[in-house]
Amino acid sequence: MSHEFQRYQRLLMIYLRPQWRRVLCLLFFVCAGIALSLINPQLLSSFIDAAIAGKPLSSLLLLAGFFLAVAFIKQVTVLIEAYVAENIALSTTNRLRADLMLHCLQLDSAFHTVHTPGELIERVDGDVSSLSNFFSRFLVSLLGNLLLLLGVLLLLYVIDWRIGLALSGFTLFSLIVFDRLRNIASTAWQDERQASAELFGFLEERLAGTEDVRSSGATTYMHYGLAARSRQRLLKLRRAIQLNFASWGPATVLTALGTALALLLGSYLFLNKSISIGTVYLIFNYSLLLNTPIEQIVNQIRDLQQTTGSINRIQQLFDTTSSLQDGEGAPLPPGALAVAFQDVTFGYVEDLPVLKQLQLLIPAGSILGLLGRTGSGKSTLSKLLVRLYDPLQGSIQLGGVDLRSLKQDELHARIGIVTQDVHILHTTVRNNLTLFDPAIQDERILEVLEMLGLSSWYHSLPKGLETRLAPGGSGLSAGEAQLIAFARVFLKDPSLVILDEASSRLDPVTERLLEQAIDRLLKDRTGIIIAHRLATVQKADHILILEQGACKEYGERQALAADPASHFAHLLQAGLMEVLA
Ligand SMILES: Nc1ncnc2c1ncn2[C@@H]1O[C@H](COP(=O)(O)OP(=O)(O)OP(=O)(O)O)[C@@H](O)[C@H]1O
Repeated sequence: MSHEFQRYQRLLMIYLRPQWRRVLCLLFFVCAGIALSLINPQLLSSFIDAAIAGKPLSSLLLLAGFFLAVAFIKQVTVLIEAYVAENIALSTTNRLRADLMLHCLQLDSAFHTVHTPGELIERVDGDVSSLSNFFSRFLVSLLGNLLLLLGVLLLLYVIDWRIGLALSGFTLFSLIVFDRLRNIASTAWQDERQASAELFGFLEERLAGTEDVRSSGATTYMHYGLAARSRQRLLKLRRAIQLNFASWGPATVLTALGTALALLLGSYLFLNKSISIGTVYLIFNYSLLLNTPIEQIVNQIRDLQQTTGSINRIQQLFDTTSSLQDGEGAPLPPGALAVAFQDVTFGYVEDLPVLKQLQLLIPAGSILGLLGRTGSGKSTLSKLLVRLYDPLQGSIQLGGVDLRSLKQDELHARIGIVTQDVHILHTTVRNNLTLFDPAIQDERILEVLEMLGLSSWYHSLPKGLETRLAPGGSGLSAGEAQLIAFARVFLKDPSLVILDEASSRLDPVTERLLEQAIDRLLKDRTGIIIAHRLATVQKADHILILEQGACKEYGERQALAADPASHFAHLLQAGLMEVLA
């Protein structure tokens, strides 16, 4: 319980504190609304008594006029209150969304392998949206309604202490009952949010692969998957709503009991001639008014139950830390960077090593050709170099510095990588090429596009560099997308270039054009070329052949090629493509 309160408090402090001016403004309008709610029944009560006493029409009209004015001002305060509350809700939840998204982006690849993008969208957006009431209303509404409750009870004491006492006891009893029911559904709501995240995770993944799903005729299978997850969500939602009802049902019964009690006491006092008929109306009206804060407090608490599920899940996400901690920021030498793998063992899952005690040294400015059959661990090696994962054993050095000592930003700025899997962003061509680096000049971009033979593609763009590319690069051919990935590396000007089967999707003419561009790219830089093709490894100074994650052969390319006993010479004879594919 205290743990939960700490969570609420932490969130409110972080996100509501910067909004304190708006929160005060909201509180003011809530209090103004309460005061007006208390005044109006008084006016009506006076009106009834005045009418029965046969007061002149002018004083009745005056009372009626006051009543209307107060009712109108009350509506205006409700309007302003709703506006300010919405404003607070949007500002706080947007900030929380941004923080969560940044946090997710900083989590390691192991986390992202387990959690689908759809699931994360549901957490970053769905869970956070359900917190808007918590941020904008919870505290203010709770405080405001407590004030209203106290105000009504105080006025009832003023009318008659017996009425005040009876309705105070009744209010206390109601609040105790509701407090007992408070946590009844929070676990159920947490389960509902999880089921919802799983449903969205499933949807996102399947929609991303629509073409494959359709062409492979897997639509029915997907429907079943969707139906199963939707059903699961429905069951969880139904359970949560049923449990919620357990706290809602008693509220309705108690409301009716409160009104009955007030009417009974009012009639008794009226028959005793202790109070006027106007005051009976006032008591009846205040007893109804009493229901509003009790109901509101219950609503807020019920809402908190739903929100607790989201808060817990958001906190869990914040508590998840990346296993890859940023280094202290050791400096890297300028220019081309040497790469060293020392006894590196790595596996995605425990006890299943993908790389085994790998030793490797790539001198600064030289090029390594990396060969191996599918699944031998070539891409894994490049993933370790950009520190998507850390080795389980051994260490990797770049420019003589352990990767774990480097700042990740510095590491990523110094390595350029092109893979088969190019991610095109739904933004302008310029942003896609510069990856949002405003320091890169347009002239340089155009120069690179020209060098990569993308000039005619560029001239076909309706708005030049300002043209927005379709999501997922659907308006581009696979080859064009790959050339864009090359352009990104050129513009980044890295010290180590990794080309992972990079030219596999290009036609022979474009590939030849690219060969020259690659020569320029690799000049004065360290390079790792992962390839299945003979032509691409011709540039390498050294060759490493991987087999099941271990080094099968390593040596100078020319020496290995000249040695008929070497595996590399054998591959050359057989034609790399056929042997390795
Ligand atoms: N994210 C991952 N989680 C679990 N296992 C993985 C993951 N990525 C790769 N693997 C496994 O690691 C092994 C090496 O994969 P890797 O992608 O490094 O091979 P590769 O030599 O680059 O293959 P290819 O030539 O087909 O690209 C494979 O058995 C693969 O199934």
